[in-house]
Amino acid sequence: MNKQLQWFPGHMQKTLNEFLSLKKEFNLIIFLLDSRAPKSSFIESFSQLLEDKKVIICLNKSDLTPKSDLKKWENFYKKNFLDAISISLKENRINNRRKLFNLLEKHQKVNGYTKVIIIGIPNIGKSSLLNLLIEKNSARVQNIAGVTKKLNWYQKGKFLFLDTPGVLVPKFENDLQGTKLALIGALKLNMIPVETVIELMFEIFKEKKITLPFNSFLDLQSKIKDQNLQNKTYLKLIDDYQKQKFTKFILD
Ligand SMILES: Nc1nc2c(ncn2[C@@H]2O[C@H](COP(=O)(O)OP(=O)(O)OP(=O)(O)O)[C@@H](O)[C@H]2O)c(=O)[nH]1
Repeated sequence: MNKQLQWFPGHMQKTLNEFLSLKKEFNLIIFLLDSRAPKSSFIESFSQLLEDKKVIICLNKSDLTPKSDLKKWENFYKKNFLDAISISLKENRINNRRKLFNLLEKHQKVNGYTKVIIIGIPNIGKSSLLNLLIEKNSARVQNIAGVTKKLNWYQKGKFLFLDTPGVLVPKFENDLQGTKLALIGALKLNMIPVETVIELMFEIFKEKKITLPFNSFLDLQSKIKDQNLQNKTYLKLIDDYQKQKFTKFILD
């Protein structure tokens, strides 16, 4: 891989700056990570948002990850942040909701409302989590003292949850991280050349001893000469990964 991929145009920095300007509005951050890529979905450029804040790391999509790996990453993040938890928003939703509220209550403010923001890369489950926490029919909060009205807040007990004010697109540090983010669906495939994703996908799968329908990237290219068909095959392989057609494993 000789070409260094970088994709973080100015307007993405602008969104990050908008989030940074909101920092004083919330007390607690739920930073959602994808448990299939627990390291790569932690975006360094979001760190400025976390500074001086209480942060709960939430490893989502645990239903797609081997249980043995989850504990390891939970412990890793517990050492570095206020707390960490792994959840699924697809399976055992009621249990997961209870687990989350127990954790939130452990870290809530003694007096007044605890204002919570959920952040994370695209497609990680932010809306699903917000919906689970507030339950669908919760009304938008209009008039609570100390709460900026221009933002969308939802109340549940002593918590106020902020509806994410924009899309934080991840800035990736290297091709491997970018590829993993594309594989889990956090980066659109027009942001990163699909051949790069596939080439690295073959490398990762080989290292993890996961069998693909072709022995290697070169094998695929030698068997499928037509460029259109090649492209379709690349997209199909990525789709198969996202639809869990392969054994569960952690990408990082
Ligand atoms: N398997 C699985 N899928 C999940 C889980 N949580 C969310 N999803 C799926 O992930 C996709 C994205 O979920 P959203 O809640 O829309 O994610 P988001 O972070 O709000 O997405 P953006 O609006 O793109 O930033 C949806 O198809 C969800 O059904 C989970 O725990 N397990």
